Amino acid sequence: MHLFWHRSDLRVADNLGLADAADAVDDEEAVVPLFVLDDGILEHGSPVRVAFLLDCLADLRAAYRERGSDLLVRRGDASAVVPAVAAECDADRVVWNHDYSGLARERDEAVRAALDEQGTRHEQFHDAVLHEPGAIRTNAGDPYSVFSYFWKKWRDREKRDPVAAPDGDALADLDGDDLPALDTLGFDEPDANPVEAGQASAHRRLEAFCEEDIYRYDEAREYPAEAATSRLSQDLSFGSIGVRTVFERTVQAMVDADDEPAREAVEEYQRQLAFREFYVQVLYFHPETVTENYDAYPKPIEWREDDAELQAWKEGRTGVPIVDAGMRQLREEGFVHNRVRMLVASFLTKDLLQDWRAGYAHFREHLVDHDTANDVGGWQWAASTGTDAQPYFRIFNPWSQQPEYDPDAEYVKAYVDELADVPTEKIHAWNELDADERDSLAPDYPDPIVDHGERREAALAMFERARGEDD
Ligand SMILES: Cc1cc2nc3c(=O)[nH]c(=O)nc-3n(C[C@H](O)[C@H](O)[C@H](O)COP(=O)(O)OP(=O)(O)OC[C@H]3O[C@@H](n4cnc5c(N)ncnc54)[C@H](O)[C@@H]3O)c2cc1C
Repeated sequence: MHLFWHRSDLRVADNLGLADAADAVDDEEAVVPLFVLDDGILEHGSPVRVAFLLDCLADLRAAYRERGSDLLVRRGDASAVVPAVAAECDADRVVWNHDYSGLARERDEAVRAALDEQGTRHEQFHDAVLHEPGAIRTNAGDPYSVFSYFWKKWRDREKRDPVAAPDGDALADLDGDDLPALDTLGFDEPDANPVEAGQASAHRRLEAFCEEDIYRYDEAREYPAEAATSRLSQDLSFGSIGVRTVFERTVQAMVDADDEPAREAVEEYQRQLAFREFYVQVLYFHPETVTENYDAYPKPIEWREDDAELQAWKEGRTGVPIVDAGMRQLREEGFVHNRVRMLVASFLTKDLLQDWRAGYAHFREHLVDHDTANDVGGWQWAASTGTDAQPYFRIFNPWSQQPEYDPDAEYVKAYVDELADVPTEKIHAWNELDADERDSLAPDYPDPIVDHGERREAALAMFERARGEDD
């Protein structure tokens, strides 16, 4: 028997480790699929993500049942559970796909050690990315810290094709385990309503996107009300779709493109897939950046602490409509549009002058697509502390970004009910209206909690002190 341990790869097709395990079994053997609800990992979970995980597991189990097999679902410490299940089902080999965060790598090391001690063979595959960390390096052999150079090599390198789902013959005929209820894992029902989980839904999203929106992606992706992005982030995070499958479909879209602008739009999308892998390799080589600034300023950055302002940001009550819309989208859907993620992150770090780690913690709690590498990468970029970060003196002005990227305030009105009937030009000028006018237009919506111009100056001074420029 071969035991296949699922982690962030909750699918049967285009799963390199699973395909290898299925290929390796002979007529007498079969693959036993396992998922471990690991307490050490659940500790970092949140209601919306654990609920989504359970939905993905139900979907994965259904895929195995369709093939005459089932999914084992066990709870506990993976370094105890994996060897125990291997022994229980007489598996002489355990296979899984790499996960690249520091926490996952520590866990894998412990599982490998326990399997070695038991004398069970094991093998791991690079599955979650098209090019594993370290595969793409500078000419001097170092990992890249600048995305644009990484991207050129990533783009030009040959990619693997997706692999098929295993045949039912290669899978063990077994009785799977029931999935636990959310509350037995210690989580409340989430408030957010994310997109539907599972392999078929992920494929539908990919197909719908590649038929149309991919050809306008390079421009439309900036406008949150357009909803013109692929919405695959949670599927890539939980692995309900394989990245080779996504990439292959974009190659087909490139072939089907009518003209050069359409091909450029497809390439812009592929560039985002490379961004994801860039951040994976940053985290792989710098696991400490989950908590530490990547770019160490000579002096500490003197972030402010102000619980009331932090709370207003979290609740979407800053009085800056596009920021509030983003923070409310986060709570309602477990998702925020990328342009708005950049804006809310900039607002927290450069207008409220608060530590990016407070924002990261909140995103980690509420984003269904939370992915350590991308989340840390995004936050450190916005806070000007990361690789390839935006320079500290480039500070988003929400009052100009809002009319530029949400000209009809469609996105704002979709999430900020108090402003639903307020004329668009008043929403864009909310900071310039006098308090009485604001009160008459939307009595329940707050005045801006900060003056952007003043806070911008304070942010510049804060970064200059951290750079030692006031000495
Ligand atoms: C502060 C901040 C936090 C973020 N946290 C996360 C996170 O936890 N998980 C996450 O997947 N993305 C994160 N992102 C990146 C990005 O916002 C999301 O990937 C994107 O909005 C997801 O929507 P989509 O699937 O429609 O993306 P699309 O635009 O359709 O892009 C396709 C895929 O490419 C990848 N991608 C796109 N943009 C980026 C990017 N800027 N960086 C890295 N990968 C990217 C994602 O896997 C995405 O699903 C964050 C960005 C910021 C600024």
